[in-house]
Amino acid sequence: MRAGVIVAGGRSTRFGDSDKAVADLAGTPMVRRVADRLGEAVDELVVNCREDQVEAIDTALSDHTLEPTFALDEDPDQGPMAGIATGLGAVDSEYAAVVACDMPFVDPTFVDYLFERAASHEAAVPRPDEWFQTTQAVYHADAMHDACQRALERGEHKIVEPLFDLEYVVVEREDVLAHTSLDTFKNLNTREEFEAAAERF
Ligand SMILES: Nc1nc2c(ncn2[C@@H]2O[C@H](COP(=O)(O)OP(=O)(O)OP(=O)(O)O)[C@@H](O)[C@H]2O)c(=O)[nH]1
Ligand SMILES: [Mg+2]
Repeated sequence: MRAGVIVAGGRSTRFGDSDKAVADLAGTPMVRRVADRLGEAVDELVVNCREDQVEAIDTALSDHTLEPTFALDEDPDQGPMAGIATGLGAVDSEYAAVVACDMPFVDPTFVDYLFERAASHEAAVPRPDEWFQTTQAVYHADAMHDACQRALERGEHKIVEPLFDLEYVVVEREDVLAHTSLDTFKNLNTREEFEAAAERF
């Protein structure tokens, strides 16, 4: 059993006065595109967001075959890493692929590969350039959940912080490019980025 966790609890400030998670992207809410693609690689889906987002996201995901469940931030606005912890705390599977709600080109075959790389480790995290792609990575759900909690208890909100408390595999650029293109990590933040991306569907 493999889980997918979609992290969607951000405020979309660069996007404007509406939630980018459910914003229309070439006729489909962005979070639905992520759920459909990630759903090809997993057996269960959990969406992390705030309470006030549930109605709109639930509508966007209606009739999804995996019947996504919600893991709500008790304490909102604590950053993506807190959202990852909340989402991972709600999965039934041993391993989970975490994907941000703003990565509509996420490649399910690459997610499959990340699950393979994570096996018998606590995480597989891509590093296609100088940055770790922690919001498109596979984690041992309990191990990462606990590492996030420990980081938050230290007052640390940086998204890479829990990694240094885990036994993790780095998926280097060469391995990324052997399995997918860098589009899988493309995240959309502004209206301009939405408009440019919409032309590609
Ligand atoms: N649960 C939770 N998720 C978050 C939080 N901040 C960001 N995220 C999520 O993390 C991912 C990447 O974050 P950003 O691209 O910065 O999204 P954002 O914060 O909504 O947008 P900006 O306000 O423009 O930074 C997205 O999937 C967000 O939904 C947070 O405080 N809590
Ligand atoms: Mg942000």
